Amino acid sequence: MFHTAFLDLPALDGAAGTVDLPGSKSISNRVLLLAALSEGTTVVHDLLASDDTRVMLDALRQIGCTVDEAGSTVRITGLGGHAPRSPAKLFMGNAGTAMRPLTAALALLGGEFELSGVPRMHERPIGDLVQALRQLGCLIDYLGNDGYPPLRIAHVQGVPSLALTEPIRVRGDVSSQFLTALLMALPLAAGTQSIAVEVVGELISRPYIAITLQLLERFGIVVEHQNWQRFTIVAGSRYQSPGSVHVESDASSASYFIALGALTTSATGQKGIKIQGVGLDSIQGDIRFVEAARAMGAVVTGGPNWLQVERGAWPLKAIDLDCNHIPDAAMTLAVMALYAEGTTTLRNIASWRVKETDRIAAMATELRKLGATAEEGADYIRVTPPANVADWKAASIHTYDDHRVAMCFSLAAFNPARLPVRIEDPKCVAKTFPDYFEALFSVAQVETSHIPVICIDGPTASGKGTVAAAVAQRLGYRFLDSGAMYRITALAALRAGFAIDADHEARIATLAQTLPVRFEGGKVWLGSDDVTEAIRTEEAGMNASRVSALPAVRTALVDLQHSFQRLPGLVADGRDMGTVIFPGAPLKVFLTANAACRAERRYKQLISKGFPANIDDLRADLEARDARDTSRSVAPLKPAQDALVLDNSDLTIEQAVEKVLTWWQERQPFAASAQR
Ligand SMILES: O=C(O)C1=C[C@@H](OP(=O)(O)O)[C@@H](O)[C@H](O)C1
Ligand SMILES: C=C(OP(=O)(O)O)C(=O)O
Repeated sequence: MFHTAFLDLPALDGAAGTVDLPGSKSISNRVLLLAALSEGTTVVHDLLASDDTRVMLDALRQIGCTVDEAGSTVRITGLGGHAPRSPAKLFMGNAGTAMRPLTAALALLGGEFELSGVPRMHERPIGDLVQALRQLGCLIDYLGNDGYPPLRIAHVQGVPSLALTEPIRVRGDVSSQFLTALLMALPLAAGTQSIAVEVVGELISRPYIAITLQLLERFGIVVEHQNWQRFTIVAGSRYQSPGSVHVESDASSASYFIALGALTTSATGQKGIKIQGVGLDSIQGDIRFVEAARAMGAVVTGGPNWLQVERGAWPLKAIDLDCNHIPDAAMTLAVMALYAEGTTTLRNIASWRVKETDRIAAMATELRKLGATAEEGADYIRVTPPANVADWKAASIHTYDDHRVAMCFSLAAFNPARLPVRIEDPKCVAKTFPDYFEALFSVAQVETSHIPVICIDGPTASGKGTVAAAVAQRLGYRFLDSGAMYRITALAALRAGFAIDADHEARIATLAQTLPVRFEGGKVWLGSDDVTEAIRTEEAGMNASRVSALPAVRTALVDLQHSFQRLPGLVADGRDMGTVIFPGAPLKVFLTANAACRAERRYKQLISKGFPANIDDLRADLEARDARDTSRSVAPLKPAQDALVLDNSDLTIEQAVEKVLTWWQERQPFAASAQR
């Protein structure tokens, strides 16, 4: 996941390949709650791991369920008729699928609970659900504003006697989650009598009710319904764990990759995007996004657990669609509309206004930033793409802590004007798809020379490694510590059983070309081994110098270093990054500091690690090394012609990092104010 303030996506050329998508949020949170209410243990396979499921799992533990997590398999032992542990304060984040159903379930289980969430959750309505529960006789207080979380369920003395003879009336036109919540909770009270629920007003997002009914059935509960208006939970209902449940991949998350397949072609001749984990027979309503994508021109085929998407009509065809049945995936259509001929209208989406943010306003605002014309109404959005290629603008997309805004606007990186797109606060995707951008990069294609590289070269102990790593971290870019390459190669060669000599030169070179090296979190990784310490020994230094004398290895390492230039970008630190390895880099920094200052830094570093050191000797060594480095005939240490020199003798690390970031920012087409 990218924890950076923003993530810059360079203009992307195409996409092809296969993606495995994470589990469905709607299925995951329903299954977790149903398992918690059941008797017995449920093993849930392929559960979504994200913020929304995290808050549900934490809450279930707090109320006394046993939850064992092993990767994506989670075992839950339900309450099975026992009272939940109470009192408890439960934090629901911004998960509607946790907040609403848990409120109803806890009200019917008895006990004292406070349910709260992030500030936006406290602006998302729950009044219709609370009103329905109060109708039954439940005691629920608002702790903030009437009609909104946080709230308190005050069943200290157990569940009060409930008024179950009359149908329970609940509004269906604000969120279907109120009805889902009642349908999941009421079986707890339907032991001896049937319970009816009547929907008042139009029922929106109806396919989500279908998911609820399907999953209830898996847990032994039969709900009959008349025309989706009146629902009856049959008397004698009792939650029974099905033993194990498999969660299919998220159909709403699939929408971004279906769109990607519809938008892009591949330079390598590979055809389209294959999505694994969800297929045309999905129980999730958002699978009907496929129909909308097809209407816009996508060619989609699929089987039970997979989808294959290729570009068909191009440009895409504009559509005019009632999107009430696919409220989440429909946001993706608004961005696909940028690539359509004509104006696309998405209707009947009033619920967008009470989700993670006011999504109609957010989408319209951000689409306009890209140069599109967007018109919004109370329950619709109308999008006309930029008239000409030259009308596209490089935009910094504000994401409003809304995962779907972040994910769908990433698709703007395929714009014909070849402009980069900045996604602010990319970590908001954690709500349902923490590794979204990694998944996107795994299939996105871009000519290597278009992937940004920042080179930070400089003499020894100038602080370039620290500064470069920090810059990479701030931008979410990859990091290459080229100075460590020979050490790592030597270590890998010895581990592979090769002596470091001319006889093994070819084999070491082959090995070097594809070394699985990563620099992450201040550590150096060789495959899954942390070799940070192992490459810093004196012996490793000597081996590195022997390996560097082998010309074929030097050549192989150039290829290896080039291979670090991958999405979303690279910060490379070394001595010849800007001059030799990445001569086309758009920003080259030559980081220096005077010898006295560098000697002092090295001295402090050594002393802090418990090594003896003498500052005068260190300084003399550094000066001698500088003289050697700058005068040697092969790749002498010197700033690239177009490098910016940064003397950081009098700067803190943070100041040096800021300086480099400012230079980088000045080269971006986004507004300067958008940097943080
Ligand atoms: O029940 C569910 O799992 C959901 C229902 C929908 O909400 P509304 O019913 O509020 O439209 C949807 O937007 C949400 O992401 C998940
Ligand atoms: C509306 C959404 O979430 P929630 O489940 O919190 O309602 C969503 O995921 O788009």
